[in-house]
Parts: sequence; C-alpha cells; structure tokens
Amino acid sequence: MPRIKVFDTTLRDGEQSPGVNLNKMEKLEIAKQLERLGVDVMEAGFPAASEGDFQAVKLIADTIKDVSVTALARTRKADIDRAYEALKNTAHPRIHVFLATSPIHMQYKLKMTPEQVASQSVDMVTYAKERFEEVEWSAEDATRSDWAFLAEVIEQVIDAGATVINLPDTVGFTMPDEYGRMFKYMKENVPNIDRADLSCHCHNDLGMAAANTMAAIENGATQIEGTINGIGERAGNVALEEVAVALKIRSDHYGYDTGLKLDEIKRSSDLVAKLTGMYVQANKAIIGRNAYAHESGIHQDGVLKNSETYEIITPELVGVSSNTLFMGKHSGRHAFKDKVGEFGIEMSEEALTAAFKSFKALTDHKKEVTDDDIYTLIMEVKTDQSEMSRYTLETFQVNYGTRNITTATVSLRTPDGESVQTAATGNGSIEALYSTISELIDHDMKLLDYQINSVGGGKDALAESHVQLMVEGQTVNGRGTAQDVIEASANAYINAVNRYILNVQANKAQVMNI
Ligand SMILES: CC(=O)SCCNC(=O)CCNC(=O)[C@H](O)C(C)(C)COP(=O)(O)OP(=O)(O)OC[C@H]1O[C@@H](n2cnc3c(N)ncnc32)[C@H](O)[C@@H]1OP(=O)(O)O
Ligand SMILES: CC(C)C(=O)C(=O)O
Ligand SMILES: [Mg+2]
Repeated sequence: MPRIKVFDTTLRDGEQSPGVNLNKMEKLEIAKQLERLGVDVMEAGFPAASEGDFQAVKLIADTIKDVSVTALARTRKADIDRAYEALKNTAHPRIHVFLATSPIHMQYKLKMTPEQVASQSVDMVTYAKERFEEVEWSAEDATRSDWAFLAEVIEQVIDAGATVINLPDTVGFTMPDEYGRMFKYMKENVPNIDRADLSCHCHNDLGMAAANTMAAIENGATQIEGTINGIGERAGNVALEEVAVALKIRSDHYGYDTGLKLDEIKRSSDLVAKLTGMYVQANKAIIGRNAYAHESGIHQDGVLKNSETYEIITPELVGVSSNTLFMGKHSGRHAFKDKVGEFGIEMSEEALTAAFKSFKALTDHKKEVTDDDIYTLIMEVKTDQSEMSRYTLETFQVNYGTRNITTATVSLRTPDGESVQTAATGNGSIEALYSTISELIDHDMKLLDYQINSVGGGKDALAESHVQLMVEGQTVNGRGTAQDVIEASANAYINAVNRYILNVQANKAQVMNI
C-alpha cells in the first residue's frame, strides 16, 4: 500500500496553543515518544524565536536518531542560520522555510509585492539549500492565495532546491472539495512538481481539518502535517491520530497507509495532554475517554453479541487497554519496573529509584494506585529540574471555614537555603495560599490561569494543578502534583516561579556567552 509521510508539528505549531509553554526536558520526552510512534519528520521548534526554543531544538536534534528533525525559519538569513546551528548535528536534518502568498498577508502583514514574495522565497530556499539537503518551503495562507501565482512560485522554489512543498490552510478557511482541487491544480500546473513531496497542513477553525487532510491525500499530497491531540494555534491543527486511524480503518476507500505504530497513539496522546495541560475532551475521536465506551442498552446489547455492531475501531489498535496489574502498597520494585516498561518509558536506575520512592509514599495514602497515578509520578521525576530549582515548599497549613477568614501559613526554603515563613489571608484557600507564597518570594507576580484536575478516578485520586503566572512581566507555566489539591496547587505555583528563575539564568548565561 503506498505510504503517506507523517510530519508532526506538536512541538512547534502545537506549542503555539495559547497558554502552552513546554520546557526543554518536556519537549525531549515528547520527541522521544514521537520517535516511538514512528513519525517521519518532527518539527522541534522555531530556533530564531527565543533562546529557549533554540536550546530545545538543539537538544532534540542531538538526541533523536531515527526520525528527521526539522525547524521553522522565516525567509531571513538570520533565521536560517539559527536553525542550522540548532540542527547541524542531527542525523536527518531538514529546514522548513515559510512565506505568506495570500494578498491579505502580502499587502498588510509583509508589506511586500507578489514579485518580492516570489524572489525572496527563491533567494532564501537557495540560501537554505547551501546548508541543508532537505528544504521544505511553505506558502503560508496558501488557501487564500491566487492559484496561478502560487503555481509559479512553487515551480521557482523547486528549481531553487526545495524538496517539499507545503500548502497550509493557515486559518482553517478551506473546504474539502476546494482543498482537494487546489492540490490537483498544482499537480497539473507546476511542471516540476514531481521533484518534490507535496504536503498538506490543516487548521481546524471550521472543524474541517481532518476532512481537508483526507481530500489533500486523495488529490496528490504525499505528506501530512498535524499534531497529537490536534493542539495548535487557535482551534488547533489536524489531529494526526484521526487521519492515521481513518486511513487504516478505511483503507478500502483510500488505499494509503502511514508508518505510524498505531498502538503508540494512546501513550502519545496522554503524554502531550499531561505535559501541555491541554486535556482531551471525553468524546474526542480515537483517544477520548468515551471513544470505546457504550452507555445505552441497545448498544450494549449489540456489543455483547458482536462488538463490531457498534465498534469500528478496537481499543487495542490505538493502545487503549484495561488495567490488569493491581499496583498497591504490597507491590515491589520489579512490578514497578515492569509497569514502567509497559508504558514504553526508559529510565535510569537513579530515576527509577526516585519514582519508586514516590510510588511507595503514595501507597501509604491511597488504596489503589492506578496506571494514571504511576504515569504522573514517572513524568514528575523525568521532567524534574529540581537540582536547579530555587524555591522548595517545606510546610503549609490552610484554615478554611464558611464563617472564618481563610488563612494560610507557608514555610519555604529559598534559593540561599534559608527557611522563611509567613501567613496571609484570602477569600478562599487557594487565594490565601498564593498570597502567602507571593509574600515570601521577592518577585512581582500575578496569577493568570489556574487549573486543578484529578488524575484517574476515586476520592483518593492524585491531584494535578497547572498554573500560568506573570512574573516580572514574563509569562511562565507551572505544574504540580500531590495527593492533596492544595498541596498540588502550591507545588504548581512554586514550579512556575522556579521556571522563571531558570529562564532568567539561561538568558544571563547567553548574554555572557555573546
Ligand atoms: C502560521 C505560523 O504558524 S507562522 C509561525 C508563528 N510562530 C511564531 O511567531 C513563533 C513565535 N514568534 C516570535 O517569537 C516572534 O514573533 C519572532 C521572534 C519570530 C519575531 O519577533 P519580532 O522581531 O519582534 O517581530 P514580530 O513578531 O513583531 O513581527 C514579525 C516580523 O516578521 C515578518 N515576517 C512574518 N513572516 C515572515 C516570513 N515568513 N519571512 C520573513 N519575514 C516574516 C513580519 O512581516 C514582521 O516583520 P517587520 O518587523 O519588518 O514588520
Ligand atoms: C508555518 C506554517 C507552515 C504554518 O504553520 C501555517 O501556515 O499554518
Ligand atoms: Mg500552522
């Protein structure tokens, strides 16, 4: 069966989701999972955007061996140079250069004529080609561009060395038949089109991203771009798992396949949801909690007689399985290690010991420790940068009552190793807690967003909190886990402050290096 290449942009376009901000260790974990999933190309970031993005792309490029790693660049030499610096040691490098071709973007955003857009694209593809064998060129806002103009630019950039041509539906504007016709038009009107892969890149503003991607495949696309769980700018990108499973289940209709290991989909989805804080809705296609659940009597009756009456996808196909190993206070290190293996996660002995210690501590409070709990603990250990952390929570107490003024008392260890303590009040537990922590930390801070979720079910479930703070004018995210919701909230807040401090240190180090 002919194979469609999969270009994952979870770490670049996906990270452009409002409110998402991954540190480099979190990005690396996602990159390793994408490698296990079997994507052909992963877009690791936009190195010219920030020092943090540059470092994350470089770390991924230096680590990933079996997948092509790419990075985004504007049609500017400085962007291409920065991408080259980040990617130069990777096994299969690719640069991704983009420039908008629609009248509205050219006139108002770029303030360039169509002729300037064409020649700048050619010049920068030529420049990129001197550094990279694989050069992808994207016509941003292709679906609102003039097709004849676009065809001319595509022909020129292929002559200049582009090996992949991407036609993004940047604002999710197109419809399936129209997008399909655009691909057919380019196949028929660009004389050298067969010298390049043709790629689609769909956004979901009108809920058409998956349908548009399928239409592109039917009309000549050889590469699809998207993200895990469909995260991304505004309403997101196409969810890769939806397209890959649709191609598999309807191979009779399309006759194409991807190289993805479909049973790695659930793990990939869980990891991205956990590290980004963007949880998947229960009825989400392919990986939603309800995607393999049957509620009504007639459906249940049908499924009991023959599951295919109401199930077109088996849960096992995408790696959804029921928990068979009961993990509790009597479990030992072997069972724990086996569970880590089941998740497909590699851990050093040191990290395994730390995760096992947290697991045992949890079993003292929790009757049954679920897969979700263990997975959360492992990720806490794997993405921990505590050796570089600055503030740690020592103790806290919150007094809340319907008729009392809520008071929190918190003790923190500061970056200098000093123990500081104070108390403050607030309208509720979290406000009192956060006001108290703020008083102990010598930075100007504002809470922008706060989320609390339970991991798995049950009244003794672990709590996981995500916060977004404005610290000294910089937006930072934080994540914290604990058995208690207030402790998880405190951990998330302190984690955000520590990330801010690490960012400041990284920037200072960069200035000193220059
Ligand atoms: C459709 C997409 O997803 S595109 C990718 C979007 N991703 C991002 O923007 C990543 C995060 N971005 C950033 O950190 C910043 O925008 C940066 C570092 C890239 C640039 O920052 P700044 O230099 O402050 O510029 P700012 O973002 O305000 O404006 C963008 C500039 O790039 C220009 N530009 C936009 N696209 C392109 C392009 N493809 N090629 C060349 N120039 C471009 C704009 O015209 C504008 O130029 P101007 O300053 O001459 O008016
Ligand atoms: C940078 C390009 C490929 C993009 O993300 C878009 O146009 O949506
Ligand atoms: Mg995009």
